[in-house]
Amino acid sequence: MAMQFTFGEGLEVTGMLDVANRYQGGPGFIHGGILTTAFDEAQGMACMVLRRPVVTGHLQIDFAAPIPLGSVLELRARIDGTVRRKVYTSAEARIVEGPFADPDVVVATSRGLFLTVGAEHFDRAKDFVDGVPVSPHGTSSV
Ligand SMILES: CCCCCCCCCCCC(=O)SCCNC(=O)CCNC(=O)[C@H](O)C(C)(C)COP(=O)(O)OP(=O)(O)OC[C@H]1O[C@@H](n2cnc3c(N)ncnc32)[C@H](O)[C@@H]1OP(=O)(O)O
Repeated sequence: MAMQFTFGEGLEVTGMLDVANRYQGGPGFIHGGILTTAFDEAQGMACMVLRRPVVTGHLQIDFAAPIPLGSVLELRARIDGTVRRKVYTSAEARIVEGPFADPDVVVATSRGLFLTVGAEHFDRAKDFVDGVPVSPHGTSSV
């Protein structure tokens, strides 16, 4: 997914997503699965501060308002806490440009549980990365 990320103060990560026409769900609006993917990416990126690989264990999205095609979404994500391998994260989305833009209105929220994993988690699938035996892209689609 084509998102641009910046790392701010307080360990918060900001991701920007142009809501392209190919992300359409219902006519004129973003597909919920696309928005879920954007949250997954942003919250996963927030976990990078741990300097250990993580995978998503549980992700819960509240879709508070429809998000139109042509808008620009800002997702702010962070780690709220860790317990052993569990990494609790949260994020909010706001429309900051284009149709319905209002940076004071949260249009969706997410809470996610990530688990730190060892390299062996990805080693099992290394022959399938990008569908080819040896990929130059490693194990992330980002
Ligand atoms: C380089 C650039 C990168 C750039 C970064 C880019 C970010 C990209 C982000 C994308 C990330 C993805 O989409 S990842 C793809 C989607 N996710 C996956 O494929 C994960 C598939 N699931 C699994 O592999 C597994 O279930 C795991 C690893 C999540 C957990 O299995 P496990 O390792 O055996 O852990 P397990 O012992 O069961 O659980 C450990 C602790 O977590 C808790 N726990 C486990 N799962 C859950 C759950 N769903 N809900 C609640 N709690 C859970 C357990 O109760 C336990 O708590 P306690 O006993 O300790 O209290």
